[in-house]
Amino acid sequence: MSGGLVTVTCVAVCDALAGLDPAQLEAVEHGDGPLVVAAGAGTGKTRVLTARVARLLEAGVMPERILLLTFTRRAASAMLSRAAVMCGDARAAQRIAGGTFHAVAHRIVAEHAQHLGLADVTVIDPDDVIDLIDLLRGEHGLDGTEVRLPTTRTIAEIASRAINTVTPARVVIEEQFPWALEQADQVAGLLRHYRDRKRERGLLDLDDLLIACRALVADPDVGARLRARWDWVLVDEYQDVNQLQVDIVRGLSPDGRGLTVVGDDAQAIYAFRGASAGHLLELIDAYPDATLVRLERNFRSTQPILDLANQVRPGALRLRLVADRPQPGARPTLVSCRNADDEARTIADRILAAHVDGTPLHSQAVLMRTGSHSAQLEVELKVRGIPFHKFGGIGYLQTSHVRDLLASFRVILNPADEVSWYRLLTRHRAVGKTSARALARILADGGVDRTTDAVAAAPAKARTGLASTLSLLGAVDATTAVPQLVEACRNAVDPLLRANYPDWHRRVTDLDGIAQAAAGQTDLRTFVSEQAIDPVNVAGDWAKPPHLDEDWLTLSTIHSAKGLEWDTVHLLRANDGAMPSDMALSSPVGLAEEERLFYVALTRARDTLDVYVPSQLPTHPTAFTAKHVTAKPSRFLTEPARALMESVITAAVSPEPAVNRAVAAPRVRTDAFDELFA
Ligand SMILES: Nc1ncnc2c1ncn2[C@@H]1O[C@H](COP(=O)(O)OP(=O)(O)OP(=O)(O)O)[C@@H](O)[C@H]1O
Repeated sequence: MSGGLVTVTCVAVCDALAGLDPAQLEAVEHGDGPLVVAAGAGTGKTRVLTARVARLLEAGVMPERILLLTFTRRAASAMLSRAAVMCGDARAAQRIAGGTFHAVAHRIVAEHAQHLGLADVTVIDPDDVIDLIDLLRGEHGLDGTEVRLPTTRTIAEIASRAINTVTPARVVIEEQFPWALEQADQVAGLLRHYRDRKRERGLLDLDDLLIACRALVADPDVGARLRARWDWVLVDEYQDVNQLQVDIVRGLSPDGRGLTVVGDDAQAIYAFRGASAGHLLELIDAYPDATLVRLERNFRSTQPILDLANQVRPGALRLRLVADRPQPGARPTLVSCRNADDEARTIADRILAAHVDGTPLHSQAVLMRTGSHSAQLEVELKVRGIPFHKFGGIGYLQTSHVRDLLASFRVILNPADEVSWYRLLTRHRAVGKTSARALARILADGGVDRTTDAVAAAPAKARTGLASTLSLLGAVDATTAVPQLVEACRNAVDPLLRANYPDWHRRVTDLDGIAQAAAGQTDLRTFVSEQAIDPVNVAGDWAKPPHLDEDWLTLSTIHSAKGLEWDTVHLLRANDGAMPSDMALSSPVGLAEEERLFYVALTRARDTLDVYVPSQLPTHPTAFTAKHVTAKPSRFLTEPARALMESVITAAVSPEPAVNRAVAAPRVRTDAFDELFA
């Protein structure tokens, strides 16, 4: 074996390879020609990628010569740690360059900042983007309430779609936001301003990271050096790449030598971010010597679940999943409920029944199209004392108080970061949006007396508080040791927390968690950028989750459930308007994406799959006073699909038994005050 320092054991790798099926093995043993692995759900693509990495190491490839690109931090670290186990050399696996597209782009961009004319790289996250655009929109006639104006979120979305699909913003507006056409010129002007402001202040949003990385890869000099760095480029979830990511991958491997991509066109669920499953299919044509390996043996689910998945599976690759498991298993259940309350009660009943039958809560999940769909269920779970964690929807780092603390780190690291100043300023008493804008400009412009100038320019009532914040923050700078810097920020944010959030005691622990995590870093700038690039989703990612010894149920959006599996999956609200979402009903492209989401949801279940269909739904997902209207079952539950399911109708839907309800004794008494009239 060549490669000197790497001590990969042949025995460990041989053991790992022994468990693979012939198609998996073909992919793992493939040489250096371009390889496309079309892998249906649950066919072990993670195992194949990690085994391929382990096999390369065993063959003597130096770990530094391998680049592994994934879509989530979780996937990257899971793959690298599995590869470490497989190859029996954890340190070798750690030397592999790996991470999400954005994280790897960030590393490349930070390393070549000078080539891009940047002194430092400050990454801003999607919420900062909103704040910055908000800060500028007034200068483009986009403030006011006389006519319907696109929201800042919509404007940010237009910018991102334009970049991710490489389409002029004007065309994006015409095709996807036609109602905003009248303001197209102003929006385009605002977006140019936004771009220039970011450049002036040295800020990069997540799209800029990909743009900059793509430009570096395309640069004759830097690109050649990057290509020389990695002989092997492996990409997971290739169906989710957008054009910029395709350009980066193709730029790193122009002739496809050493390139492996894995993907499933039926699981492409990020079209709204500019991704296209078409890229996977195009790659097969792009390299004439590409090898296509199809993985169709499913190691996760029972055949009846796969029969349903195969029935609804969209996509051009036409993969048909066959169960590896010998035992037949039960058919998926179609549970018809009366309304959202009945649905919530029924799900809770069935969760507890499965629990009694031996399926712990952590082996069960309730999946939903949109986070708000579980409002009634969450109440029901609380009432019954069923502990749960919810994934998807609002992430931990999007919570306001957490963002306040991160903003304070940012202004120290980059005092020109106007957006973060703006955020901190608006947290002060008596500082409205207009004064915050003006003060942020003073502080970000960085004059010698900026602190005094800002305090003097602040509304009188705000001066004392502002002076105190600025003096706490002014005591440190980017060269201060990280723990002291973090402590100063934590002290500066503390009074803002108490003043702005009535439930501040609850939030304090979150800030302590981050402060603790941040204080342990050697490089705070990277830590802050990482939070923007790949935010953690739950507070539990920071610190020990509460009640670790407790068993808890998972509630998750389908997007957040991608790549995961549970013994029992409860699919909530399979109704038209919910799944597919009503936003997608009028667009064939949107509907196709919803169909793929449905497929992703079904294929998360190992043993039991319950699909719930209420026949009435509230007009508003969370309002308890909302009216109920008739709801149709999802169009994806076609006749042939239903024929593969067991039908269950809840008691609330079944015809009422003929009992005289009026004579039943009341369970809840209301006569406590009757005495008053004795
Ligand atoms: N050769 C194998 N023998 C036994 N089990 C396997 C094999 N390959 C994969 N598995 C198991 O099958 C399950 C699915 O594997 P994995 O998560 O890698 O699939 P996937 O293709 O990434 O799925 P999805 O695309 O649905 O997320 C896992 O529990 C994994 O351990």
